[in-house]
Amino acid sequence: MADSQRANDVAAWKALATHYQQIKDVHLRQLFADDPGRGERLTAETGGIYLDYSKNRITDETLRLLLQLAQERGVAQRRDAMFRGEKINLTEGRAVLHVALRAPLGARILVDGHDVVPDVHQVLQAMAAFADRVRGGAWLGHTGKRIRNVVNIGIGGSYLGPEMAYLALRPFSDRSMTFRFVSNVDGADFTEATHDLDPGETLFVVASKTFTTLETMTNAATARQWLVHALGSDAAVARHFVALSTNTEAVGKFGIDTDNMFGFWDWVGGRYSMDSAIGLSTMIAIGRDGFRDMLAGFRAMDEHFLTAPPERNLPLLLGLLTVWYNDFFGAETIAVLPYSSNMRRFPAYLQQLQMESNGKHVDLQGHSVDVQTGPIIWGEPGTDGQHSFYQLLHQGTKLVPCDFIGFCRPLSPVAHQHDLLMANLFAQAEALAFGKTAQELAAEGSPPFQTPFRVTEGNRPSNVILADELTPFTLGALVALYEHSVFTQGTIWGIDSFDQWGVELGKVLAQRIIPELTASAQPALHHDGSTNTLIQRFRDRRRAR
Ligand SMILES: O=P(O)(O)OC[C@H]1O[C@](O)(CO)[C@@H](O)[C@@H]1O
Repeated sequence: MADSQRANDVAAWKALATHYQQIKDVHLRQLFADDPGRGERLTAETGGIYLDYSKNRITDETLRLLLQLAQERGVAQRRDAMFRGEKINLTEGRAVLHVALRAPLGARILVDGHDVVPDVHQVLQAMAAFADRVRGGAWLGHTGKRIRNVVNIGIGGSYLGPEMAYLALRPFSDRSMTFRFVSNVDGADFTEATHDLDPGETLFVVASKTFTTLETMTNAATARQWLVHALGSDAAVARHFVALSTNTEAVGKFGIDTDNMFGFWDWVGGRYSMDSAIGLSTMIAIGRDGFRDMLAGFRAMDEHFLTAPPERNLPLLLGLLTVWYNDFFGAETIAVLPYSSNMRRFPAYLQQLQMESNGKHVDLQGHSVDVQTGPIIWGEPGTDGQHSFYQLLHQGTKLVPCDFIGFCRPLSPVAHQHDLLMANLFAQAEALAFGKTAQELAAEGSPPFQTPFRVTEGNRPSNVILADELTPFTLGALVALYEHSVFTQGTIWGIDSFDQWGVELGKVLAQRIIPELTASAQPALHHDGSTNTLIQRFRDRRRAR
């Protein structure tokens, strides 16, 4: 990719714009009628993850042009640069090496001439030794009780991955232990997470890359007070707090013994960190072997992304399809619909991964982009979503491409319900694609006055990701699939998918407003008229009952 070239300057983008005009009114019914083999052909598979992308509004020509776009935008070169440890996060001058977190011992990845792989494995070993002690009852609390509760305190990437993974992998976790997650600075979050816990049996895992994040530091201080008050001694902190961070100094200042700190590095982005030390709660839940399997899943997808031919490369295809709808069809959102109750936080996890990475308005040269960048990600598990928002997916006026995610084998012992669950997934993808016409309805005896309301146009695209079983390995592979899809999109758009400057302004303004809310004397308010009035109303009424 020529450095200054813009996404829509390259030949493939222009060809796709023309091609879109030819294909935009072609129905998926037609595409399947013309090409009955596409349901088998437009698929790709690796490590037990099967992607059926045949229900997309594409032809072989679309695919050819999308793959050409990837080539012209230098996706493979940038991918290789990322895996080599080059500083592709330009605005922060950092390498982007979440792939090093799952590199096998013996691999060599250099950052500023230093091989980071042994460091990764050293931390993994320390995490495993600690997880063993907690799980085995060798790590005791201050009063000599065994740890039975683990509370992860963190937000954003220091929370969404751990909570999502814990819920996803519940069948593999130690069910005698309780795991909770506190993220919100709303005190209710802490209260709800701890109200029924015995402090003597509770371990707080304070997860923060920077160890400066307002929400996490506030909740950690509250946790500390709660614990010290209950156990009657500051000395209890050493047995009940561990830290996951890159900031040793701040961890020490907080009063956590830095021997009980598990580190990582600035080349791990927060939203790419669930397989770093940030995964300690996951490792305590599923054990060192489960965590190792999860890393193996990540690694399998990394290797696939690196080596699979473009036309069979799952993350590349998923990323290119996202660009296709986002930039050519003008679709603003993507619905992520896991048919798995255990995967219920996966859409929230992907929101940060995708939207914090690709919600950018300037390119790598600092110029305003003139194409649409990251889509809005949302979703809920099926079948729940079907009884909520699917009406709009089927008959609304907006195009919402969907990612359905399902598993061939259930892990729940209530296995007989799994066929019902999966029947719904297949049915929804089918209904979205093919719909039901007025003629079909009439033939079925629909009363004529109802027919227009009952017509479902179809031609609504989806991917179906069908994995064998929701194991740690599968989860790792699925997360890596989306990580590399996000990377692919960001490279096509020419943006920095690894910074997050947009979240800073709100943080700065909140710091200014905090004393205006807490001051007992009336502060002078110098905001806009709306903000001043809101602050004043809050001050006047917060103590009123
Ligand atoms: O792990 P930390 O440093 O507490 O940051 C938490 C989250 O805050 C953010 O910086 C956004 O505010 C995310 O990128 C990050 O995952």
